[in-house]
Amino acid sequence: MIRTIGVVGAGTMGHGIAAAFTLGGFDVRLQDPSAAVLAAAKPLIREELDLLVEEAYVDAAAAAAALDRIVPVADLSEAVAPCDFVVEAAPEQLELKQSLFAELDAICRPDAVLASNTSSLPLDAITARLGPERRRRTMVTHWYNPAHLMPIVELSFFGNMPEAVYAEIEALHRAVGKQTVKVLKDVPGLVANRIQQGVAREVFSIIEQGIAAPEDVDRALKFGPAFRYATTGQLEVADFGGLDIWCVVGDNLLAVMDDSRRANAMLRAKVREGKLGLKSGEGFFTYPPDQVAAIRRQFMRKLVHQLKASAFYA
Ligand SMILES: NC(=O)c1ccc[n+]([C@@H]2O[C@H](COP(=O)([O-])OP(=O)(O)OC[C@H]3O[C@@H](n4cnc5c(N)ncnc54)[C@H](O)[C@@H]3O)[C@@H](O)[C@H]2O)c1
Repeated sequence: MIRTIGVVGAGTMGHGIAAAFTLGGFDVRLQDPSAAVLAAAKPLIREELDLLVEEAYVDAAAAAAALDRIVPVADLSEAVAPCDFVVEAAPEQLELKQSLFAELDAICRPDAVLASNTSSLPLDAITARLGPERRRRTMVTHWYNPAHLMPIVELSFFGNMPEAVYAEIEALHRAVGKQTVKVLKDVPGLVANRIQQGVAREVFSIIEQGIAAPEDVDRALKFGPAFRYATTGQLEVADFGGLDIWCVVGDNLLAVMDDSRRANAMLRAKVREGKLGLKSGEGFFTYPPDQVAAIRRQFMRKLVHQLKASAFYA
């Protein structure tokens, strides 16, 4: 039975994953080799939990108890040895993850399950140095940012793991309020990121061609397809509209839409110019430095509202 969870790497994803598990009632041991990152993690989580309290999504006592359940630990062995489940959210470098998994294998109990939050590395490669028994208890658990608010976690079921082990990890993520997606093949991007890149490719192309202004393109997405997608998936939408219609419209539109196999050239040009979005003050829109914190908070606040609404349609 899973009670204690180790989160290795306390950066963007790790601190959010820790917040999600502790909010679900689990004891969390959070590790990072950077003393500065580790020291900043709990204050950051406190700030994020405060917003949930402010929005009446979590009550103040539950948020305080959740914060108390997170134990930051600098030493890897000390952090993960007592854990039943360990999720790694360290940088996306194969060599680093391979060594880390070898270390985790040596430290963790044989019955512990080890997971990687990798966005793009094959599980087989990450676990290359592990023996067959441990490989039966390793997987990808892919969260979305911000991890404590985005309800999706994609879980690998690539054929290396018995169904019972998968079922236990699936139940764990569902117990903390996540919607799980069982991914059967180890393909880059798993499911959700592939869908997202398909949309992004066309959106960038529409901007590049000057078909509509950035505000209008985002409005078309938010109040058009994405508005419906939050409640009704693409396959349901296709079924509801009629597959015959989707066939005809697909033939007409796909012939003229972007089919490039690389990131958009205009996007690349913006990156060259240092226009990286919110973090640099300009991307498709501009962000005055004195407003950046408020914009980030508003982004999270909207997600809390979506979470509340999703209780109805999930
Ligand atoms: N950022 C995202 O939106 C996102 C989404 C899904 C998945 N991911 C994946 O999650 C993982 C972490 O990404 P992130 O955005 O949180 O990165 P990040 O750079 O914000 O955090 C990584 C943390 O790992 C720490 N670290 C470095 N070496 C380590 C080691 N040997 N052991 C443990 N920790 C170590 C760093 O100090 C840092 O705090 C990556 O595999 C990434 O691809 C990221």
